[in-house]
Amino acid sequence: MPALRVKICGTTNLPDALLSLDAGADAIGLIFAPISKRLVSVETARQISVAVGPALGRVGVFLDQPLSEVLRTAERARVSAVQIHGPVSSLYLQTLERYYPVLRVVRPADLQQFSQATPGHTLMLDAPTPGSGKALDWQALRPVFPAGGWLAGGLGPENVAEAIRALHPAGVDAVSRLERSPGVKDPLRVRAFVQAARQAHHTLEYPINESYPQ
Ligand SMILES: O=C(O)c1ccccc1N[C@@H]1O[C@H](COP(=O)(O)O)[C@@H](O)[C@H]1O
Repeated sequence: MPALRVKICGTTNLPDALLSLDAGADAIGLIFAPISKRLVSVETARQISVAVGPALGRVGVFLDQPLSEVLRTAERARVSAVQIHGPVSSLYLQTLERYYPVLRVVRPADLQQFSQATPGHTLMLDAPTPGSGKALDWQALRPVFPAGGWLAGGLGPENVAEAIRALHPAGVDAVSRLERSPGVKDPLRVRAFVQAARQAHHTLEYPINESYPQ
């Protein structure tokens, strides 16, 4: 079973990026969507990327933004991958995939339009309103969750293990439940989230046999 990827999104400052690195996350999210209360400037993002890359992945997050803006921002901010929300064309995705790994965010209701068979990008399930802290119905998603897909939406230290057991995602991503305030992380919650996710994934790989004498 491939290693679980853990992403801490909505990073707006260098101390929080270093916190995620130290906590053992694989990546941080740098949100460039203008509507976000966790919007980070390109210059700050670039400083973060220079400081923590390549040890920590940096995922540029975009919503309803032109391809030219995504490419320009991604390059200037030195991201290592991009996350795309909102309706985009196949050509938009195919062009992006020539330069970056792509996380394509989809809502459960739209899942049937996508096939994980589409090479070049990874699907991530999220709530209709990203960054809202609203969890998905993981049990209802079991029959349709894409192989190799990532999961977001209302994940935190208290529930990420249950979500991993239910859906066996290739990656998990969170922001709202890891913050003291929008764009400012709670160190204890970030560390607890990463630990809970890693432990749950490990237990999937190495189930504890209840009959085995402890
Ligand atoms: O968090 C935001 O403000 C945001 C804005 C625009 C696009 C994506 C955004 N965040 C993404 O939302 C999910 C999960 O959020 P939550 O944990 O449920 O609050 C995550 O993929 C973020 O990248």
